[in-house]
Amino acid sequence: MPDKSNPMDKKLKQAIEQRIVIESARKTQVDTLSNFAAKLSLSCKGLDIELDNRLAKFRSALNKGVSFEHLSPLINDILVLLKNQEAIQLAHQRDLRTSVKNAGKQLQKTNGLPDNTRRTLRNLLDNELDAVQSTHGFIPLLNQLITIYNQALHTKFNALPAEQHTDTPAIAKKLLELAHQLVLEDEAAEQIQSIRTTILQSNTVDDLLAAAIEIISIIVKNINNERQSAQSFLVSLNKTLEELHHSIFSTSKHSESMGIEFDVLNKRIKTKINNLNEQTKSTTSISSLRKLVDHELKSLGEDFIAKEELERKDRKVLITSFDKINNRIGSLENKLTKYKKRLNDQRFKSLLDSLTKLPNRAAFDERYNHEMHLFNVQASDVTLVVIDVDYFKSINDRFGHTAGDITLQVIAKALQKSIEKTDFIARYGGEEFVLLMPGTSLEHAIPQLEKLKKNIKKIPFKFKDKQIEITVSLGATQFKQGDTLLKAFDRADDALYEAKNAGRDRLCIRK
Ligand SMILES: Nc1nc2c(ncn2[C@@H]2O[C@H](COP(=O)(O)OP(=O)(O)OP(=O)(O)O)[C@@H](O)[C@H]2O)c(=O)[nH]1
Repeated sequence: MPDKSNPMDKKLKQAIEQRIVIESARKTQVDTLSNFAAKLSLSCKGLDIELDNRLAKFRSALNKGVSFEHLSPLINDILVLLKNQEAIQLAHQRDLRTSVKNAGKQLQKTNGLPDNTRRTLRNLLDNELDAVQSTHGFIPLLNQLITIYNQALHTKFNALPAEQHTDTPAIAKKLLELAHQLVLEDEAAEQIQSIRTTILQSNTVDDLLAAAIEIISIIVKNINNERQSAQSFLVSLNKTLEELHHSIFSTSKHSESMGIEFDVLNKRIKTKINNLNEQTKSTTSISSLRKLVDHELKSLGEDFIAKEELERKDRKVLITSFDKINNRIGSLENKLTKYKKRLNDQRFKSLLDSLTKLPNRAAFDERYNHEMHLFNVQASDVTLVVIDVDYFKSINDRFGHTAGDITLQVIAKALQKSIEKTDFIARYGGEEFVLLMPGTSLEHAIPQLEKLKKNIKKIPFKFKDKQIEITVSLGATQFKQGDTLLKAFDRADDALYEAKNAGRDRLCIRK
């Protein structure tokens, strides 16, 4: 059926349909544009707050279907901001290139990098770096660089001296302390000294483990020696006592048998004299009397000689036996003296710090106890001082542990020289010393301590051709009524803490 509708209506209908098509096309375009703008703005997000704001406005305007005329100023603003961003990005890129290049060059100087890694690094710096066009392009390069850095750190770590390893200083320190504390003599002392040197120079955990095992074996050997020496002394003592017992027993047995022989002889002599008496009475002629006397005297003479011989033998046996006993006792006494000396030496040595030769903490504890006891009995003045070397760690770090050890020895000597005869100084541990000043009040101690502090500061230390000034901080207190060992020490320690906090190289006191 033909279309009977009005041509105007028709045109209108067509126009409406076209309009719908255009509208929908525009909507699709706007949607695509909004999507694109949203994506773009999200990828730029975070670069610049201002840009973020403009892009957010732009997205919302697009969504609302704002006309192009209204969008135009927004777009212009965004363009200006984007241009700024571009300049900023370029500057960043330049900076990034320079720092990557510098870091890489620094890395090239590291010793011990594997050849492969070194080649990769050279290629990265000479070619790949120049080819990078965007900031994002740096990311894979930076990744590579970080990997190489890791390898370099690993290599470097393994090559570091043991005391600088992050997980080895504690072991090395413990070992050194242990080696310090070992009180051994002669050969063992030399062995320990050489192990100490090994520890100081070692750069691997393996070296430290080997040193630890050596130290343990020396300790075990020395314990065995000590035990053997004690055992040999006891065995010798036992043997001497046995011999003594045996000698006394055999001497008394001998004396017993000698006694019987003497008795027999004496009886014989007595009988003979009696006989002689009786016979003399009954004899009638001189000649028979002479005969009788001759005979009996001869027989008596023989008996006397036998008696004399018996006595001589007896004396000889006794003298030999006493000589033997004497010798035994003499050698036992010798052993006893040596053993006593050994024990005394051990005790003396175990109270001495092997590095500084000052009394050690054990010796200090003993003396401190004694002084506190005296104070509680007679309440005289006693000043207690804790002295700590300032920034000592940096001496070790800059000049090595051996330089640190020497520093401690020199300081110990200077401290010893700076105190009175009646004072008592000890190495408390590490770089800390303690001083007891019996009979000195805190007030009187102050000028002495200030002088001591100056004496240390004046020592002309020189390491690696560098003149170094070393200072100490001091905390002092005086014993007071009601003090315990801990209370007094804590007060001195608090004063030291205050001296450290106030800048070091000073004396602080706590009353
Ligand atoms: N060479 C050597 N160093 C030791 C010895 N005993 C302890 N040390 C070191 O002494 C250092 C003490 O360092 P810290 O306790 O940090 O004190 P410091 O560096 O002196 O700093 P302040 O006390 O705060 O002034 C540590 O590095 C120890 O390893 C030793 O017998 N010989």
